[in-house]
Formats: sequence, structure tokens, C-alpha cells
Amino acid sequence: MIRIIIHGCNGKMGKVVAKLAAESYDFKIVAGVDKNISPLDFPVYSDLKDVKEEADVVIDFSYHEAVPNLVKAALKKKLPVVIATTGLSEEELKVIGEASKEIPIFKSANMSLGVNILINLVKEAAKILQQDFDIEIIEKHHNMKKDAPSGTALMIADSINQVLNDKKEYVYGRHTKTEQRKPNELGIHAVRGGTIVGEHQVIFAGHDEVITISHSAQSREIFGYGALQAAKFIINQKPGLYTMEDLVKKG
Ligand SMILES: NC(=O)c1ccc[n+]([C@@H]2O[C@H](COP(=O)([O-])OP(=O)(O)OC[C@H]3O[C@@H](n4cnc5c(N)ncnc54)[C@H](O)[C@@H]3O)[C@@H](O)[C@H]2O)c1
Ligand SMILES: O=C(O)C1=N[C@H](C(=O)O)CCC1
Repeated sequence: MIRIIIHGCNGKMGKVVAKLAAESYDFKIVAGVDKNISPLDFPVYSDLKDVKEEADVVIDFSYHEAVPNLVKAALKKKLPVVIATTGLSEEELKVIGEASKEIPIFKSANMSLGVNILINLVKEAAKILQQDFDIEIIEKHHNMKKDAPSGTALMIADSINQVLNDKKEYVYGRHTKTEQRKPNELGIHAVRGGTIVGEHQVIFAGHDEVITISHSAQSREIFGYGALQAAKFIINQKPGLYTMEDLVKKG
């Protein structure tokens, strides 16, 4: 049985992870951490460094500013971490990168299998269509989401740039633009409303034809399930920074 600490346990995703773990014999939530310390079925602390329970791994769905403190506490406890939180700054990413030299860290802006498959399809399409098609990404999420654009939209954009030798320049929305679109632009657009769980569309627009590759999350369970699989994977790894690609490759 894998013993888990949920960081961000009182949030929407923290509660989903706790529910999925309670339904499985493979996982046990031994403690939670949240700035809102409302009681749950396990002890809740306001800081990982104060957690007394023994654990194998931390799963984080919290807020980007909380991540450096979490990672530093995990480093002291020598605990592997699964980071699902998005909106991380360059500085926060640096803290994660440094810590991953000493503990295994799994980080993905999207824990669903489907988005990982979408990224592979988008990379292939971008390679083939790069000369004649403009690429734009539209993402849609619920009205409670704090960061924009989504971590997933940025991850998709980075994967496109990876196969196109960094030739794409990101344009966030177009309200400040008063000139024609340049071929090297990659537009990224965010929509927020209602209870939309998560939609990502990658549009390849050519002359008189459009190809759209899209993913629609129908529940938060897909992210929670993916995070639990990532936890199972990361506890057996050496120090390093791992992604969904590593998990999928392992099968
Ligand atoms: N990678 C993925 O697949 C995936 C999926 C869904 C959400 N997310 C990301 O996960 C994060 C959380 O999403 P959510 O919908 O659960 O948000 P939420 O706002 O419902 O929950 C966040 C929780 O973190 C807690 N928190 C905030 N600051 C904290 C701190 N300093 N220390 C401890 N706890 C703190 C809040 O009190 C809250 O309970 C967001 O960044 C979101 O984008 C990622
Ligand atoms: O609900 C959220 O917030 C989500 N955030 C992730 C992102 O920013 O890409 C993944 C989907 C859900």
C-alpha cells in the first residue's frame, strides 16, 4: 500500500484524489496539507514540514506560490513528489529543478492520458503542416481557475516548439495586436466560464481547410487517477525530473 500526503487536500482536486485513494486497496492517504486546515478523514496540517505521519510520496494540487515551500520540505524529508499545480513561475520551476537532483519529482500540467496522446498527435501534425498552416491553441476552463493560459496549453505549445526548433513566438490573445498575423506566431487563447472541467483545441488553419485536434476532460477523476498512477511510478525512481511521457513509456 502506497502512503500518500495530499498537498492542497481541501481543494477541488485534493478531494478527488482522496476519494479515489479511499476506493482503492493500493493507496492510503496518511495526511493532508492545506492553508485551509478544515478537518478531513486524515490529519490536516498547514505545512508539510509539520506532518508527523510516515509517507512514501506527496501529491500536490495547490497553488503555484506554495510549491517552493512544499519542495523544500519534501527535500528535507527525502520524499518523492508529484506536482500537478500549474501557473509556476520561472523562479518556482528553478526550485523544482534543483530539488530534483536529490529527490524524484514528477511534474505534469495535465495528468490525463488523453492529453498526453493529443500532444503526440499534435507534434506529428506540426512537423508535417509547419510550412503552410497557422497554429492556434484555445483552452476553456471553469470560472474558479486562477491561472491563464492553462498549464496544458503552455505544455502543448512547448511541445510544438520542441519539434519546430523553437521557431514559434507565442501570442497570448490578440487584443493588443493591430497588425496581420505572422507565420511564426502561435496564438494561445483562454476562455473561463461555469463548470467546464478542461477543453483544449489545437487548430491547424491552412488555405481553405482546417484541422482541429482536441481533448475534452469530462471529469476531474481523470486527473486524480493519473496523479495516483504517477505516485506509484515516482516512488521507484532515482532522483530526477519525470513527466507523463516517462510514465506512458514504462507502460
Ligand atoms: N496537472 C493536472 O492534471 C491538473 C488538473 C487539475 C488542476 N490542476 C492544477 O492544480 C491546482 C489546484 O487546482 P484545484 O482546482 O484543486 O484548485 P483549488 O483552488 O480548488 O484547490 C487548491 C487548494 O490548495 C490550497 N492552498 C493554496 N495555497 C496553499 C498553500 N500556500 N499551502 C497549502 N495549501 C494551499 C487551497 O487552500 C485549496 O484548498 C491548480 O494549479 C490547477 O491548475 C492540475
Ligand atoms: O482545473 C484546472 O485548473 C486544470 N488545470 C490544468 C491546466 O492548467 O492545464 C489541467 C486541467 C484542469
